[in-house]
Amino acid sequence: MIVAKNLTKKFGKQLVFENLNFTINDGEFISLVGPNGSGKTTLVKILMGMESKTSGDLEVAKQTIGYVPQFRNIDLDYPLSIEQFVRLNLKFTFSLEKRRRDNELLQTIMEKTHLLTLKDRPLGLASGGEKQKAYLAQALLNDPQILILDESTASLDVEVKMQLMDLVQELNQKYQLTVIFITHDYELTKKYTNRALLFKNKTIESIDINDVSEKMFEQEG
Ligand SMILES: Nc1ncnc2c1ncn2[C@@H]1O[C@H](COP(=O)(O)OP(=O)(O)OP(=O)(O)O)[C@@H](O)[C@H]1O
Repeated sequence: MIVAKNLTKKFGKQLVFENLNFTINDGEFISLVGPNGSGKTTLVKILMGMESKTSGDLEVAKQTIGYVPQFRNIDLDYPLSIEQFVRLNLKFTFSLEKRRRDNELLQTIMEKTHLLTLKDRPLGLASGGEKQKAYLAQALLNDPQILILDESTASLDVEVKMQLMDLVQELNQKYQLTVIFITHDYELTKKYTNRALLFKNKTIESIDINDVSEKMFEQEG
C-alpha cells in the first residue's frame, strides 16, 4: 500500500505540488495523469527514493518497485540479445546454486512476458513492442509488488500498445501486482485502469474511472 500525507515538493522556489493526499491499495491498476510539468515523474521518483520530498509523507509498505522507462532508442548494433539484456538486472554471483535459481527465475519471467521464442534476437533488431517487453521483463526480475510504467507505450502503434497493456493487465490480475501507469492516453486509461490520480492546480485528485473524461487529458495546465 502507498499512502501520501500532505506530500509537498519544491525545487528551490518552484512549487511542483503541495499537500498531496492519496492512497494506492495493493493490486490496483492506477493511471497517473496530468499536463506536462505537473509533477508525475517527480512523484514517482520520490516513491522510488531517487528524489527527496520537501515536506509531508509518502509511505510505501515494504515492497519492491519495478520501473519500466519511456521507450528508448537502441542502436541496431547493440551487442546484447533480448535475454542477455533482461539478465543485466541479475546480480552476478559465484554461487552455483544461486545461479541455478536465477536461471529458473529468468525462464519464468521470459515465459510470462512471452519472450521465450524471441530470447536470442539481438535487442537492436527487435521491434518497438518487443523492446518494450524486454524492459518489462527486466523490471519484473526483481519480483516487484509495484510496477511503474512511465509512458511506456507512448511511441508504439495502437495494436502493439494494446498487446503490452494486455500483458500488464494479465500480471496485475494474476499476481495482484500494483500498477502505476503514467500516461497522456485517454483510451488506455479508460480501457485498462481502475482509477485515475489527476494532477491539477498543484494538487492531486482521485477520479473514479467512470468519471474520467477526455478533457482531463488536455495539455494546458
Ligand atoms: N531536478 C530538477 N530540478 C529542477 N526542476 C525540476 C527537476 N525535475 C523536474 N523539475 C521541474 O518540476 C516540474 C515537474 O516535472 P515532472 O518531470 O515531474 O513533470 P511531469 O508531469 O512528469 O511532466 P511530463 O508529462 O512532461 O513528463 C517541471 O516544471 C520540471 O521542470
